[in-house]
Amino acid sequence: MTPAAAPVLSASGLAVSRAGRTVLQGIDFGLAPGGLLQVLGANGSGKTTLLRVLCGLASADAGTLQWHGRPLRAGDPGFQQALAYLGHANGIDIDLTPAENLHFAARLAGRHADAGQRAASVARALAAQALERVAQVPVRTLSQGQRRRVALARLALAPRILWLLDEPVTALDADACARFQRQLDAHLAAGGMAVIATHQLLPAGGAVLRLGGAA
Ligand SMILES: Nc1ncnc2c1ncn2[C@@H]1O[C@H](COP(=O)(O)OP(=O)(O)OP(=O)(O)O)[C@@H](O)[C@H]1O
Repeated sequence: MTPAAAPVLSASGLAVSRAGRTVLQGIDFGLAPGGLLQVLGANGSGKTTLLRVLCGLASADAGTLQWHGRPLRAGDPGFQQALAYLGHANGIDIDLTPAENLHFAARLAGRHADAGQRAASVARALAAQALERVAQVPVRTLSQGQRRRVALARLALAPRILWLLDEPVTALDADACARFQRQLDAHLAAGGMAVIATHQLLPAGGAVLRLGGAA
């Protein structure tokens, strides 16, 4: 039997309170390369809170988080550079077009040797989300699902090993969900990891963390 890979990201006994109320407690998980954790729960059960703690936007009251076997400190630059966080907000500029947003993301990522390579990557990312037809119109004129697809396309331009995605398929139609599934499969197959908050289990598999709180 092949031994299980050691977790790269792990949580032990995490507890989080908000406004004096315990939102999360006893949260334990481990995520190894290629691993997916689906965080499943009703409205208000703490899914977003957990993702915000994982990416350092909020702190836990108890428990530990480890990254590569070492305690994770808020703002750890190595960790910040390893993660991509997609929250409820898409994090894109609605006054720019999808193509402009993606060019900007590609420039920030600084992974392309020249403008030609950058343009090719942007074109591939747009095509992977079937956004070619709306690539040159301002994002403010796009639907919620189209905007979400621009945000998902951005994941392809600044590759990060750990995706923290808050309800990524909300507003996506069936075709877009299938494209996201392929994108996620490729990320995991390449050794990436993902923590995904969701109301309904995605077909992607992986481990499931069920949160109890009331709706
Ligand atoms: N900044 C805050 N101050 C006070 N309470 C908060 C704060 N942020 C979250 N909460 C509370 O924490 C609980 C969990 O909220 P959270 O947004 O994590 O839930 P969720 O599972 O992501 O919900 P949804 O499915 O509706 O997105 C809720 O009761 C919410 O009111």
